[in-house]
Amino acid sequence: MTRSITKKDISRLDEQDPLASRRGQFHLPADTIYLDGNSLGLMSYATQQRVADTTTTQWGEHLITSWNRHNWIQLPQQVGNKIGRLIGVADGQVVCCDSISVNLFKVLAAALQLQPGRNQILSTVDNFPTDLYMVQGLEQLLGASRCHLVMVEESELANSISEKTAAVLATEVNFRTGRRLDLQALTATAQLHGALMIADLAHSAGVMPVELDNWQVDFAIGCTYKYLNGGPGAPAFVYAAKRHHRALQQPLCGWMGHVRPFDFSPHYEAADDMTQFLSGTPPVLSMCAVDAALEAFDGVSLAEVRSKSIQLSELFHSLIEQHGLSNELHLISPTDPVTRGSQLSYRHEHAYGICQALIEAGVIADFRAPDYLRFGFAPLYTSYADVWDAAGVLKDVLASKAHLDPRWQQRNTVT
Ligand SMILES: Cc1ncc(COP(=O)(O)O)c(C=O)c1O
Ligand SMILES: Nc1c(O)cccc1C(=O)C[C@H](N)C(=O)O
Repeated sequence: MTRSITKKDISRLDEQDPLASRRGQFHLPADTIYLDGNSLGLMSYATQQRVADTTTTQWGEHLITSWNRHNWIQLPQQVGNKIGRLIGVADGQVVCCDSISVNLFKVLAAALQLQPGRNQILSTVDNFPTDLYMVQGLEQLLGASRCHLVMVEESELANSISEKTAAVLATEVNFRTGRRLDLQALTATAQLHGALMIADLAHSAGVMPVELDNWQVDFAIGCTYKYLNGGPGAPAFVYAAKRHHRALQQPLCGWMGHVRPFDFSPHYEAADDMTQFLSGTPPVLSMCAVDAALEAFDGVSLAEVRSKSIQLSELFHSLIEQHGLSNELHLISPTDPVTRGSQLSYRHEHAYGICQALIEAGVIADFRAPDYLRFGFAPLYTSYADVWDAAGVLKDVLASKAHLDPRWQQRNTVT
């Protein structure tokens, strides 16, 4: 029999954690254990400071001159390159702009244009819905002969790629189950059949090593509000491999993607680099927030982040077992940590009530319909003590039946 985990073990883990000092860079509300960084990351003090400075000094005092004086105009590329370094990409292949949804629309249209004679976008039934909806919207616009969505189970994805597939659209880490696909192998299989690979990195960027250049991924999109801590509604990012830049044509031709926007020409001429992916004016305040948030990654090894992420999630599940809760909470994430992202998902008939009771007791996790309870681990600020305490509160909630409170019969929209 393995020995029980003790509070002393937890203290030792926190003392030996090479990332422990990063936690101090973030604002954590008092009496809160936050296990929802896979939905919305914490605010860093650097971000708070930068937003204050950008509004007070740059916007407040320097007004429109800030586009040059503070280089607002270059923020999409500057922030894009910083994100690129976290996803294994050389400079000039990522820009920060718009939302995942909008960027995906651009990428899908560009990918289809690069694949004459192929109309199929192959994805998974359990992909995050917006990814599927964007393909469906494009299918309506272009007609099924130019764009046709085919959805399969994750386990069938690689086997379903064929000569008809224009692009495979896969989210590396499943938002519901936390299952992680082998993006490198999937890209190789897609390309063997002449298909392009489009990866959604929403649940990967900033929490595990990703090597888009090495893996030869064609396109990627991702958000900055989860593990990159850019803030609510912060702009997303889009990656296109350099080898595609010359032939690329994305359809949301806004003036910021023009080769010379300030010529104000009536004729669109696309920039021949990633700038083409910009459509309209960048949201400067949000983008400054992302830019500052990325400072928390300075000097951080993503291998170390991944290693801690695995240890945190393994610890959490061991504590669930130690507390005798695994008969009640059914783990639906893979048991092998290598094949999952940085979250654990459990099924429970009263998952919503448990989530609400946890929040009331100071532990923020989230609920996903119909009956999933998700716990996210953000190694830059989640401590081993957080995991220990959260598992203890979960045990108390279930023991006291706080989750059966009639108030939780009515579901809220978000958590
Ligand atoms: C995998 C995935 N893709 C996309 C989104 C959302 O995209 P958007 O930035 O357009 O809201 C999310 C979560 O919100 C997600 O988990
Ligand atoms: N983007 C979100 C939002 O604007 C509101 C509430 C939640 C979200 C999310 O990020 C959902 C998230 N992608 C998920 O994995 O469920």
